[in-house]
Amino acid sequence: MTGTGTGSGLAVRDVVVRYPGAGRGAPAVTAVAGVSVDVPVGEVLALLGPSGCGKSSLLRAVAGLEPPASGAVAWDGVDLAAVPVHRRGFGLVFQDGQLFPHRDVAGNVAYGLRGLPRDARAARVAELLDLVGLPGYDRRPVATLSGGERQRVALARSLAPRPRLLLLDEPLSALDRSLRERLADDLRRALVATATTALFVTHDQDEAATVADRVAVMSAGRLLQVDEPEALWRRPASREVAEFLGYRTFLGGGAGAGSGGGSGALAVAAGGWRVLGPADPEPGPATPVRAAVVADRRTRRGRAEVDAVLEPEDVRVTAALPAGGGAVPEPGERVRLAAEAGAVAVVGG
Ligand SMILES: Nc1ncnc2c1ncn2[C@@H]1O[C@H](COP(=O)(O)OP(=O)(O)OP(=O)(O)O)[C@@H](O)[C@H]1O
Repeated sequence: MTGTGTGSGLAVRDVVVRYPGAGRGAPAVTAVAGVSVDVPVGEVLALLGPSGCGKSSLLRAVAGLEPPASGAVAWDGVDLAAVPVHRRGFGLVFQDGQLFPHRDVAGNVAYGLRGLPRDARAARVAELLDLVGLPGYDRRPVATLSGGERQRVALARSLAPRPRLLLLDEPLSALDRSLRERLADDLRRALVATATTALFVTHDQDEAATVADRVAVMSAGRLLQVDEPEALWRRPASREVAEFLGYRTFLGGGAGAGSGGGSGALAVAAGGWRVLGPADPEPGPATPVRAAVVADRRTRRGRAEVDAVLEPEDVRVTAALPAGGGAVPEPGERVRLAAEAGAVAVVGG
């Protein structure tokens, strides 16, 4: 929780969003297939899911840009069906910022502050530019800004009128990875500092965990799980959620070699295995250990690793050699693998 507001915030109930089919007689597309979720005042909720799962459509329904085919969107218990976009008191930030090209930075940030006296407006613009890490940028033409700076200005502009809910649709996804990571941290800080309630759409798991208090995982128009990041990564509700979060190997919890992953299965993240050396201590009970037969070996980023087939699951995994090296096992050799404790989850636990 980032704030201390008193209202109940956003309530989404059984929302369905449909689009007409592309051609004559083409069936309608159901982008959101009955979603219910709450965003209490002061919370940042991430909507996380693969491309096309309906995240933007749900966000647009909340904004009032897309009328739901059925269901309801309410703020503090008041239904918003009859409230147009500009009367909802919500802010919007999109992937490409959509700055006004003919205004300078200050002119963009001040856009939503037209009712304020000049001095108060200037003070608020300076405060917001400080908040997003662009002090002194007031008079810069927006055409001279980098992609990251543009998104910072877009964030400052949307926060300036103190929206009761901020809707962010993939605001960082046009930026390169290292910039995205830095901006995700800064975005989190800005939302917390302003106690802003927010709904943040992303397809990036790490970004969701960095920015949000809770993460809602979406697939094919439905929510699969809503949880705090720690709980989500430690206890994904299903194999589908676990796979989306980056878990690759499923041990137990289902029928058939390698096809487990049902309730109670252990899931191990990609890159989560290491070869146990003879001198390594026996891992604790929460850490799966498996015998495996080496199938291949290689060096990645200067470190040796092997592909090995787990017994009895008969699934192939990649495992790193212990730091400091030693002999790299040959194909056909039997080894023991341990999953890193931080890379293991319990599915549906
Ligand atoms: N205006 C539209 N008309 C018809 N179909 C649409 C429209 N907008 C979205 N869709 C379809 O609805 C589904 C959900 O799209 P949506 O953009 O909500 O997903 P998303 O999870 O935000 O994806 P992305 O991350 O790629 O933006 C997709 O099948 C998409 O093709």
